[in-house]
Amino acid sequence: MQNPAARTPDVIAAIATAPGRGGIGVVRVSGASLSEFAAALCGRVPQPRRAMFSAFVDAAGEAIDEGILLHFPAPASFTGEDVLELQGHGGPVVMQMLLARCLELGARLAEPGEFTRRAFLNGKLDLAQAESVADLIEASTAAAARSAVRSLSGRFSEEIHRIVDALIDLRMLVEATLDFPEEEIEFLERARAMPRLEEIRDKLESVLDRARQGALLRSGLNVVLVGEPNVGKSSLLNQLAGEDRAIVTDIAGTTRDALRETIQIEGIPLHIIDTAGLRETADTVERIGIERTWREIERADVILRLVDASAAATDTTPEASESIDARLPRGVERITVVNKIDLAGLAAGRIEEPGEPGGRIRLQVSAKRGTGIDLVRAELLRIAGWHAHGEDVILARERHLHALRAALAHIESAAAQSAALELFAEELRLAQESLGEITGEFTADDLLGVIFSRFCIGK
Ligand SMILES: Nc1nc2c(c(=O)[nH]1)N(C=O)[C@@H](CNc1ccc(C(=O)N[C@@H](CCC(=O)O)C(=O)O)cc1)CN2
Ligand SMILES: Nc1nc2c(ncn2[C@@H]2O[C@H](COP(=O)(O)OP(=O)(O)OP(=O)(O)O)[C@@H](O)[C@H]2O)c(=O)[nH]1
Ligand SMILES: [Mg+2]
Repeated sequence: MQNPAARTPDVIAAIATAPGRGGIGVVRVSGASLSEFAAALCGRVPQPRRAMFSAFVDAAGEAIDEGILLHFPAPASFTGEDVLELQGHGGPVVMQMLLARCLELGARLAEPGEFTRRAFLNGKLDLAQAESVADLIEASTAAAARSAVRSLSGRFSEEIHRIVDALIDLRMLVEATLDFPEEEIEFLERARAMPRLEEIRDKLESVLDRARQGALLRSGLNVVLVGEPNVGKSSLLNQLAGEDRAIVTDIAGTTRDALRETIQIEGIPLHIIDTAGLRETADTVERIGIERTWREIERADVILRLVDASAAATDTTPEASESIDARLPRGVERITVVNKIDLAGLAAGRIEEPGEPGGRIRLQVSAKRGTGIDLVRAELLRIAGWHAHGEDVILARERHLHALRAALAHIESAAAQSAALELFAEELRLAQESLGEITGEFTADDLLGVIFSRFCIGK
């Protein structure tokens, strides 16, 4: 990596608090040396890391706002550079004026994530920690937030470091022996190379499992409610959401547009999507709604296929119903929800139909009365594969899962290469490199660009 200081000499500024009105608003500035900057803004140089009440003045010496100024001299700051915080009144206009004043004093607007990027480049955070800053801000459930803050404090990175250390130890042993080919096999036994490799693999598998759970916690699942008009999709959405989100009537074709409602079950965000009932129709608006239903189906992780249990079913024929089923995508989890059991005299329950590969699940519920809804929740959790206990979950991103899987594949190749020490060593090296991508030891600049550009401005 290049010298970061040489690449980031300019002063950056941004409003760090959320847009809109608030009690307090913060403009954050980071750069090489900001004492003069502070003096120009406040008329005096603040003491390091001491809250100073002061007016923030414009070029003519007129107050723009009065507030608290904080100066964190480098390197003891969030970014590792000099940081100034202007804590003013949280109105959008006054914040813009403070920001404009900072630009006038020589700062430029920070790019999204640029403060955190500098913190990473200056070694304040590793890449996994930097990502967890954004994940914490974006967390949509308390469980996700807890997991993000654990990663921010370095727990995920520490686990990766421990595995990397074990790999390095093993590599050193192996490479020390490479010059003595006649001892190879004997060496592997003496050094207990295989049991060590297995230990590493076990640790990696555990991390990967918990990271998979975390990925679930991060982004959740798209659950799409699908069926003919009037089968009770909107009623089921309302039951799952616990409030009347969607319009329910006995008119077939009530729902026109797809409606998305995020709920959580045991901390897992589930995006429930209510859709327009599927049928042949001459109504233009309804037809567009049905096209949207199919688009939602393409993005589904789980399809809840609703059918009407009552004899007075829908105005679609069994053939039409079968043609819907035939069009549903294969690879996606699908559950049949038999609704309106109250009209059919059926009991709530879960029925596993044999025959089909994996078995097809049928849940009997009444969305109107709320019977069997807990079965739907339990089934969604089961499909999500949720089994972790809060504390151990790692709020991983797809990028992390990819690196963990790659590392695991190299460990497995190493295990298969025990007869050829050089290949064994090479696989260990590749595994280490994959893990290094997580913490940012081996990471290309363009990847950093992608990661930090997804942050919000001022972070
Ligand atoms: N007002 C304010 N609140 C904030 C932030 C901030 O920048 N400003 N943060 C921004 O995201 C978060 C806190 N993160 C921070 C991380 C490191 C340092 C810091 O000064 N680090 C120094 C000194 C460490 C110490 O004294 O122990 C360092 O790392 O050397 C400050 C804030 C959340 N709350
Ligand atoms: N008896 C009974 N009626 C139900 C049940 N679930 C839904 N209904 C009724 O069925 C009718 C249609 O329900 P909706 O939830 O609007 O059905 P939908 O599938 O969203 O219909 P569209 O939006 O037209 O596709 C309403 O009158 C509901 O009250 C149930 O479990 N039992
Ligand atoms: Mg509806």
